[in-house]
Parts: sequence; structure tokens; C-alpha cells
Amino acid sequence: MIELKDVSKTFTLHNQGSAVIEVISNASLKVSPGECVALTGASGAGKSTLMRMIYGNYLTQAGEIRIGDVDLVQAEPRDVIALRREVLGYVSQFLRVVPRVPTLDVVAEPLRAIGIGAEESEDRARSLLAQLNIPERLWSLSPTTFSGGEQQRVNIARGFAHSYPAMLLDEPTASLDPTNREVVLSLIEAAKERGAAIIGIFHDEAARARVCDREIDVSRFTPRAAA
Ligand SMILES: Nc1ncnc2c1ncn2[C@@H]1O[C@H](COP(=O)(O)OP(=O)(O)OP(=O)(O)O)[C@@H](O)[C@H]1O
Repeated sequence: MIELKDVSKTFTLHNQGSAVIEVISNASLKVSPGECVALTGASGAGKSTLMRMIYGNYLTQAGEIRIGDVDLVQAEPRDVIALRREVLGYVSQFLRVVPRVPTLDVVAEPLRAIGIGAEESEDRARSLLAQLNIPERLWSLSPTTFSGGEQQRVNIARGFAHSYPAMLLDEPTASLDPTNREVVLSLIEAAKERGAAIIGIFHDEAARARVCDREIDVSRFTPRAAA
């Protein structure tokens, strides 16, 4: 479902004499449906960079990043947008809050975007918000003023609203209390059971051990380490 072949990435630091730093070199990996793979490696090894490349936020200079039958490296922007809407989900640690949109709509929006009716989308959103212990009195309010933890849980609810065949999870359990951490781990397990291919960064070792089938240390794709 997710396959990287000989992927490389350099950053050019335009404000520092156009210095070029190679961050990822010849990365290859494959994640099958129903499998969760953890990216590991020391701070600065390139975990977030690789994740952003797989989501298409960072340009990839060489190689192939296949999500289903789309190669993200070659895809047109409109194909990337369609892929993100239908196939590839991304749960970051932080909610990008859209001002004035009620929480319920924030969570239901990914379902509306793929043509699911208002009622069904909102039912799913309500169920996720309840599961993640967001008090019902907050559902009609914009999450702008919510606490950090509440925003993170709204973001997780939104990220899991649609059953994406492929998912990227960036520290999904970071700074959650034990009850909500457990809810998130169950959501990940349920996503695997329905066949989602998942790549995650988990500093929470126990969470990683529980939901991940394999670990890939990105240091092995780091040119500096190899040198
Ligand atoms: N936009 C950027 N411009 C220049 N260099 C960058 C950029 N993003 C990341 N880097 C560099 O790439 C390397 C890998 O960073 P990255 O954030 O991917 O590491 P990480 O493994 O996710 O680390 P952490 O566990 O600390 O989050 C670092 O040396 C970093 O300085």
C-alpha cells in the first residue's frame, strides 16, 4: 500500500550560502495493508522529514513514493489533493484550527469532502468526539479556545473520521492522559484490522511496542551516519 524506492532528499539553505545538506539517502521501505510500521532513530535522524515527504509536504528529489497506484514524487498537485482526501490520512500532533468552524464540523469535514451525507458524517463525528472524551457542550464551539490536549483529541477524531487505506501518525499519543491514550491506541488497532497501512512516529515506547509490527530506524537512510 505504501512503498518507497530509493528516495532521497536534500535541503538547500538559501540563507546560508546555498549550503546543501543531504538528509535522506536511498530510503526504501514497504508497508502492507493492516500493518503498522514505526519510524525510529535519534533526534534529527530524519523521521519527520521522511513523514513529510510521504505526505507530499516536502519535495522529494529522487526515487518513488507509491501510495496505492499513485507516485507522489511525480503526481500533479490535484492528484496529491485527491490522494489526501480519499486515500492518505495524516494525524499530526497539532490541530490547525480554522477560525469559527464548530468542532463537530471540523471532525465531520473529511467525510463531507468525500461525499458522505451530513447526517452520517455528523453521527461518526459525534461518536469519535464522545470516544475521545470531548464534552458535548464543546461540540458546537470552535476548538480555537480549547486546551492543548482537547485540540489534540479533536485532531485525532478528525484524522480517524474517514477510513483511509493509508495513514501517517506523528506522535498520536504524545501528552495524552492514560484514558485517552488507550482510546487512540484502540483506534489505531481498529484501523489496522480494517486493513489500513500505517506509518508512525511514537516516542511512547509502550505504545509503539503495542501497535507496531515492525520498526525502521531511519538512521540507516541518513548519509551522515553512513559516512
Ligand atoms: N525545512 C528544513 N530545512 C533545513 N533542514 C531541515 C529542515 N527540516 C529538517 N531539517 C534537517 O533535517 C534533519 C532531520 O530532521 P527531522 O526533523 O526530520 O528529524 P527527526 O528524526 O524527526 O527528529 P526529532 O525526533 O527531534 O523530531 C535535521 O538535521 C534537521 O535540521
